[in-house]
Amino acid sequence: MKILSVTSEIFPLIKTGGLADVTGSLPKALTGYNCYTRTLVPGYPTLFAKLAGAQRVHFFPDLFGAPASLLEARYEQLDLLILDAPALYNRPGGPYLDETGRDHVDNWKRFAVLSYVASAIAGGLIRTWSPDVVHTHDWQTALTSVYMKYSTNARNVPSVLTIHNLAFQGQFPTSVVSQIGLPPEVVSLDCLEYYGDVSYLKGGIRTATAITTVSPTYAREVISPELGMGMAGALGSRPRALTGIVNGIDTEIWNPATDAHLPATYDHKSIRLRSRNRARLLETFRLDSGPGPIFAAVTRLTWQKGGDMLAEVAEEISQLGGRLIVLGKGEEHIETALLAAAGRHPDRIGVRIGYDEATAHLIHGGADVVIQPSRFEPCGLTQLYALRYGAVPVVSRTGGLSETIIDANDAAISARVATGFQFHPATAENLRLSILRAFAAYHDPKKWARLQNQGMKANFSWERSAEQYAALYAQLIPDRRMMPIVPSKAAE
Ligand SMILES: Nc1ncnc2c1ncn2[C@@H]1O[C@H](COP(=O)(O)OP(=O)(O)O[C@H]2O[C@H](CO)[C@@H](O)[C@H](O)[C@H]2O)[C@@H](O)[C@H]1O
Repeated sequence: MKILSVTSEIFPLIKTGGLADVTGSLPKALTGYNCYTRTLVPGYPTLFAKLAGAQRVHFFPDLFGAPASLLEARYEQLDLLILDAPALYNRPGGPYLDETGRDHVDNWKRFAVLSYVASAIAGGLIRTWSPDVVHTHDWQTALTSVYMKYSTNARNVPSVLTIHNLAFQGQFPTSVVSQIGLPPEVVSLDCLEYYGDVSYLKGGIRTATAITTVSPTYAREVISPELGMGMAGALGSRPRALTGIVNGIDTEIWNPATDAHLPATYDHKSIRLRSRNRARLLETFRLDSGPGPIFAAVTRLTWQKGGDMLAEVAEEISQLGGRLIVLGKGEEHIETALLAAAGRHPDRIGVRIGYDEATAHLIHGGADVVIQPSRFEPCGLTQLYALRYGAVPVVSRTGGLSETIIDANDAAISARVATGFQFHPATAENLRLSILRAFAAYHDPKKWARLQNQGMKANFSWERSAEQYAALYAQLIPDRRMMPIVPSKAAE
């Protein structure tokens, strides 16, 4: 099967969060199920800085007001189509924010054009290659299926929309519609109209052939009033189209046995070698090197991720003889609170405001506990990286966190299945209680070793989930429906 994946970010070329991890690793896993993916991404300057030898496959003399090219290139195992539209993407800042941290003012256009080009590819723009299925991700590419629906050269290609985070909805005034080549009737309740505005995500929810979320639990949560974020009705109206497929992780990139970012590589049999990473981690954050567990978080510092709760428990972790390390950036008041805590206990609390892939790996390879107190979490990847690296996760029981971590209650410990600590609901007080449980377990070396060992043995590679995506794609293509999904040689 030929899949066109459409995304605003892809690891290792451009990443702001978990979306890039998924779009960068799923295509590799899918090859094991006879699915061959080409990924359409915007031509950001950071992307071109890493790529060489891109070839033009199509030229648009006037793509919504400016010339643009569609290029193709390979990067490691990724087969890329790049929309080189300098008027939209060649500028300072990140994929979504300008240099001052504000949304690019024309995001409504930047991602509409990307989606338009994806629909054109689905319609046969590239003569030598047309997809059997189009797979879009989040609001930035959700308009693709809207364009496909209203396109004159549609080939009836089925589409899958994956929702990685319902909180980001691509909401703009209705006036943008006349400027992005869509007919006025899309501003209706059964398409883009959303509380007097338009929402690109809602357009995708209404028009994609299938919708997935990144865990089965989140698929149930998004149709509830609490976590539906205003989309519960739209999603609830398509119950047969909506499923959840839990994310996998790239086990080559996140492998403690080969990770070049670690001073000492290890596996579950040589876990004692972690102590060298622990020492390097404490040194990096200039923390006191005495005994006691290291708690850590690698996260966006936002309300969703419970960044404020980290600041609330920092003092107590330090008083109980632990260390707290936080790597992240986000809301200013959370950054300020964490930095203030670090200022009061510079030898016990280390905070780095920023984004740094190498330090993220070192944290997973050296910390004892990884905390993720999310108020909602569609899937979550850091807890999966933590498991693989022998750091014990402390997580709130929501979304993907609830189904990927098994709480260390007495029964689960004796059954040798426990992998971490869960709390519910996500409050600072409940987080504090879980941290006390983690301290107690840490001081029981046998129990701790068992938790680490069980976590490291848990399998969150992509295989099972890639198979589910492949089965979903096949189900959407009429003449493939009856064919079994068998792993190809590459997966064996
Ligand atoms: N300061 C920093 N420095 C270095 N690395 C950092 C970092 N801050 C975050 N990261 C990295 O960014 C990624 C974050 O992924 P998550 O899945 O935890 O959350 P995110 O909310 O971005 O993703 C959304 O999409 C993903 C993918 O579907 C879902 O798992 C998730 O629930 C959903 O919210 C991880 O790879 C993490 O290591």
